[in-house]
Amino acid sequence: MDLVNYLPDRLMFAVPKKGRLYEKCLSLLKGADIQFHRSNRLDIAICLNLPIALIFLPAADIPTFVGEGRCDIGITGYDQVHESNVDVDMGLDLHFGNCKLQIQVPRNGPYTKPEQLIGKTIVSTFTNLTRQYFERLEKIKPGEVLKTKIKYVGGSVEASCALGVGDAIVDLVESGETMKAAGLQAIETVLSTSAHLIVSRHPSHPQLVKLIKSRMEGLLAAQKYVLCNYNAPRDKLPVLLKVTPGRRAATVSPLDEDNWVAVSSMIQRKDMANILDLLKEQGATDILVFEISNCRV
Ligand SMILES: Nc1ncnc2c1ncn2[C@@H]1O[C@H](COP(=O)(O)OP(=O)(O)OP(=O)(O)O)[C@@H](O)[C@H]1O
Ligand SMILES: O=P(O)(O)OC[C@H]1O[C@H](OP(=O)(O)OP(=O)(O)O)[C@H](O)[C@@H]1O
Repeated sequence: MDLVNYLPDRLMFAVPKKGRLYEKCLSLLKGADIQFHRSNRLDIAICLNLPIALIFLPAADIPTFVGEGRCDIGITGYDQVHESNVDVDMGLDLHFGNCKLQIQVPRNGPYTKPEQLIGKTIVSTFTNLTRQYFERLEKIKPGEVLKTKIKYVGGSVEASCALGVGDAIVDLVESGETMKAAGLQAIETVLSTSAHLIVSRHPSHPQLVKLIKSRMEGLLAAQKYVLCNYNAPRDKLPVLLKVTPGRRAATVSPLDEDNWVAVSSMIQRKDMANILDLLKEQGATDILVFEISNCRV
């Protein structure tokens, strides 16, 4: 199939081709019912049920493609967008790929504060964010030259100090295991990041962008909330509804028994155990919790 002939009139959706965000992106696309078949080694896939072309790109390049309007939307890290310094709409925080861009120095070494690194060599893949950080730290004025040296490496940044490439690094940290194993410790967080659905300032298919965003918002809400149902004597309702007010309001239906009602309400998953304890304490019975597999909010 000559793919290029299938691209006009399709929304171009940039997706990480590998790495930390890849699997989660695939499950988001599946949850949003964006169906596609990707041939082996091809970085373009035509969507089977919507006028979308998926373009698989390195996460670091996605902000440029969306910023220049070559792709209409994309999924990448907040860190990558800021590193690329592009003008895009930060459409939606997808709440995965959470990590921190940190300054890391050798444990038991001479440095404990970022100020001590002025004039030293810092190694990072994120050279723009690192430079901006040290420009602020050195209070650089226009025309002045940065004293701190910033060096680029494309990966395995954590090896740089031990190999004498730099005095400190600026790199992403999630669990902290990589830095611990490399004998490094954090002395500063430059940026906190998570994956975002980013949107071009001038998307070719605004209605389709809206649809994809709404589907992804639905998936995020389905992860964040569960549905809680219970029965209660009507006179307990005012207290119980304070515990489960619902997103807009709880649904209250009469039971086929005098002065009893059934209540249905979305509650946040993270608060579930406490809410169930409170409901029981306040007189609710037959308390049930259901998973929400998908929704629109
Ligand atoms: N340890 C991590 N935990 C969570 N998210 C991460 C982690 N490392 C990176 N990310 C997020 O994923 C994005 C892409 O990083 P990743 O290192 O996977 O990219 P890559 O260079 O394309 O892949 P690879 O490292 O496999 O070559 C980062 O910009 C960041 O937003
Ligand atoms: O805090 P942790 O959970 O240990 O994760 C941090 C590591 O993950 C990222 O690298 P990745 O494994 O993606 O490979 P890379 O070094 O090639 O970028 C990052 O650059 C760190 O090395």
